[in-house]
Parts: sequence; structure tokens; C-alpha cells
Amino acid sequence: MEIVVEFKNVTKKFKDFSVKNMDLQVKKGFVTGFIGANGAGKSTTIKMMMNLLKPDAGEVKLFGLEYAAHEKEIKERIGFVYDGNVFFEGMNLKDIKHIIAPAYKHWDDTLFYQYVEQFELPLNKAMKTFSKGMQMKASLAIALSHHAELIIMDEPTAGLDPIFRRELLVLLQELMVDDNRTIFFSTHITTDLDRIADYIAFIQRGELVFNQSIHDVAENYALVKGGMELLDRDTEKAFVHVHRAPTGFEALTDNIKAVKNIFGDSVVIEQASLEDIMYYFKGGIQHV
Ligand SMILES: Nc1ncnc2c1ncn2[C@@H]1O[C@H](COP(=O)(O)OP(=O)(O)OP(=O)(O)O)[C@@H](O)[C@H]1O
Repeated sequence: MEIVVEFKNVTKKFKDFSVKNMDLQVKKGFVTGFIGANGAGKSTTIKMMMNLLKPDAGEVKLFGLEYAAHEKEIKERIGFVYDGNVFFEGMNLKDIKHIIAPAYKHWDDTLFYQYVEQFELPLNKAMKTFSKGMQMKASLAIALSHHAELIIMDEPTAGLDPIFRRELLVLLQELMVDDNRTIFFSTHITTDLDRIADYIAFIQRGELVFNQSIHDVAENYALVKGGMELLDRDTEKAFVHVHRAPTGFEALTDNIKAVKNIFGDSVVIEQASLEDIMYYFKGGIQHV
């Protein structure tokens, strides 16, 4: 399988936070959803992907190329979609297009106007009058008009109303008809991912917990419920984290087979949502 983005042992240190030894591979032709709590390091990772931040150690490659020698070539092939305030506020979309288009070898004017029409974007209105959703669409129209192979989005659905979010997701799905296209986007709204993500990359306190197909995530993780008398030091090892309540425990496991072996029919095993997984991981990993 072709890899579009590769992080090898990447570390970035800030005063109170670091992305640590990150190994990440983003697969070509798929949508990868990047999830993690506030401050987990999603934006920091995306900035390194875009070469807006340089890692302190490790290697970042896009399309097998390093930024140091191939920045322009890499950027040609990426569409970075972010909301608001990145364009000059007072300018309209037409002016912005005039500035941006010459920067790209593969800029396609016809396609740009096609997306402007499809997204119902006004060409002559100042960008500052655009709603958040319109700004997102404008940014996406520009990314698509230079035939970006890789679309990177930092929280594209944040702050959008549910209808607009759904529209955007449908649109992204349509874009994936092109097998050569890859989408990587961060989000807090995990239910968005059920609709379109093929892979889920999960970051926690600057460390990548997993990067698995959505199918594998569903197969590997489960919620387990049972009576407190079942828990002891040994049996707890089957869980990522356990919540105790007077009426019983609820826990996340990453080893469903072990849970079945240990507890048999004495526990209830349910599918874990991405939100469950994030929530339980936040409680800390107990068996390392
Ligand atoms: N330039 C910087 N200097 C110092 N600390 C930084 C810098 N940029 C980010 N941080 C810190 O790194 C941590 C991770 O931030 P980051 O924006 O990557 O998280 P995030 O997962 O995108 O969070 P959110 O979901 O809230 O946007 C935060 O604690 C933040 O304060």
C-alpha cells in the first residue's frame, strides 16, 4: 500500500508539551481521521506535516520526499484546508484566486469556478462576511482547484452546524471517488468519522496510541460491564481503564479474546464508540 505521509520517530518539544517519538503512516486513497482530546497534539502534528513547524528530531516525508529538498514540489500536491482568517479579510474570493492561482503549476480555473458554483460561494463579497462554513468551502475550493492529491484539514467541521457538517462530509466522500486522493483531517466530532473515515489515528498526550482501520478499531476495542467481585489485580490487566461504581464496573478493553477467556459469560461485552475509546484512554493506561 502506498504511503503518502510518513513520520519516523518524530519529536517536537515545547516548554510544557511534546509530541513524542511519533511513527505515523497515512495511506494513499483513504480518509484518515485524526482524533485526540484538546491539547493532545493534533495541530502540532498537522503543522509538522505542512512544514509550518520543524520537528526537533525524526523524519517527516510526504510522497516519499523530504521538505528540506522538495518543499515546492510537496506543497504543489497538498491542499491545506483551514477555517477563517487565513485569507486577507477584506479581499474577495476572486482577488484571492488571482493571488493564489499563479503559485500552482496545476491550477485549474474551470474547476475553480465549478466549485464556486457548486458551493454557492460569492466571488465579489469580502471574505470577512463569509460564515465559518463558507470560509471552509472557499478554502476547500482552492485546495481542489490545484488538483491536490493530499487534502489536510485541521478540524474542518468544528463550529459548523449539523446540516452543513453533513454536507461537507458528503462532499468529501464524493471526492474520494478519485483513488489517487488522500484525506487526513483532525476532529473532535468522532461521529463524523463513522461516516467517512477508513482509518483512525488517535493521539493522546503527544503520543500516537494507534492508527488502525475503522474496522480493526471496532474489532479490537470493546466496553465490558460486570460486577465488582470480578475485578482483581490479575483480571484488571485485560483492561485499558476501569471505571468503578457501586453497581458494578465498566471498562475498556483492547483484548476482547482475553476478556472472554477470563470472564466468560459473567460480563456484558458491547461495542465501544470512538468517544468511549478516547474517554477511557484519558483515564490512563493501567497495564503498561
Ligand atoms: N508554539 C507553541 N509553544 C508552546 N506550546 C505550544 C505551542 N503550540 C502548541 N503548544 C502546546 O502544545 C499542546 C498541544 O497543542 P495542539 O494545538 O497541538 O493540540 P490539539 O490536539 O490540536 O488541541 P485542540 O484540539 O484543543 O486544538 C498544547 O498544550 C499547547 O499549549
